[in-house]
Amino acid sequence: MDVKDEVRPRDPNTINKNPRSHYRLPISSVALLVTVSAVLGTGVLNQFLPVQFPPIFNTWNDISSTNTNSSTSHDNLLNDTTPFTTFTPLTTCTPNHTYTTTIISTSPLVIYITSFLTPLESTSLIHLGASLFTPSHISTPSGNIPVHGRTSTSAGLPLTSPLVTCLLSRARTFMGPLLPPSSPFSTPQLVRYHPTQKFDLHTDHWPTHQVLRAPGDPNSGRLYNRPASFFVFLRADALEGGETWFPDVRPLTNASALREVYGDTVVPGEDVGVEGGVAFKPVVGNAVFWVNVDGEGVGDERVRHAGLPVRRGEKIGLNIWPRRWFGWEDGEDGEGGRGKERKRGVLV
Ligand SMILES: O=C(O)CCC(=O)C(=O)O
Ligand SMILES: [Fe+2]
Repeated sequence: MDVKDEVRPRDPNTINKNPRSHYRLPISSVALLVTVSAVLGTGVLNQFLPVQFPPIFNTWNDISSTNTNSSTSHDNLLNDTTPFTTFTPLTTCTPNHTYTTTIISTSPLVIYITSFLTPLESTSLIHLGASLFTPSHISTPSGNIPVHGRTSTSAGLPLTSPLVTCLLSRARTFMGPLLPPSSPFSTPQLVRYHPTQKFDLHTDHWPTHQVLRAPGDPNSGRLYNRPASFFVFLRADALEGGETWFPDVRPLTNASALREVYGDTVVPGEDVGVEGGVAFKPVVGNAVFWVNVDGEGVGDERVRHAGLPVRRGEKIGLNIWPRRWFGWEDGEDGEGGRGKERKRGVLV
């Protein structure tokens, strides 16, 4: 069976065992990512929508003013303060969608993406996973376990959904050569927080690679890790707290310049009551992207992060985790693994 993708808590015993845990990303990769301001999406959206919808949705008003058709069976997720009670969920993502990127830090690489998803895409994803929420877990080599440090609920989104696959292809385009074509995504995961709920400091990658165990799957026995993470904010209703905080990420600029560029959205930790680093306030559709592991599989502990406690309202986010292969379980120091991959004709 596949190892379910959850996240692991930060375990001080596992930190910095690897002498190269602080690596530097080649500047060429940074330059490549900087240039990403993409025009994305290929679906023929309008055929799935009521005729009164405009072709592209940018604001909540667009949705509420045109929203008269079908209703959702999970209104609890979509009523209270949301400016509509019924809507037509998207079946694929918005064509020709544009987003913008700004670099928060080059080492480690952390990028803030504005409007990575549209509001309607965000709501449609919530709708898609609404019936699937269960208490959140973290993943360990012996399976998924609940932990006190992660008190949210979460929901895996079906990889068979055209909306999900379309958004994953947007994420793949963003990553460019950081994600080889043979690398898949694991199940994207919604996380939902109510007051007091949080996710303590952790990294999304594992200190040692995970082993895929899926009898009958030609990839079974393969080692993988999460080269990078996207965390996308999907809902921030009447929200106080719930910032995503990176204590070891030092923005390239000082606090007042940060404020000038981002207002109160991307702020020094001190502004939200924690010490140091940078914190991202949930804004619907915006995302944080960061690199966890280098091309050789060495993890970077500086990207440890937390979902700070929600004090009021509701926060829903989306984890997008690409996977990258790092040889085979029975390989010798990776070399045997690579040889085996060649023999099996699989791209590394
Ligand atoms: O909720 C957040 O802000 C971060 C969530 C997170 O890091 C995770 O689910 O791995
Ligand atoms: Fe995380």
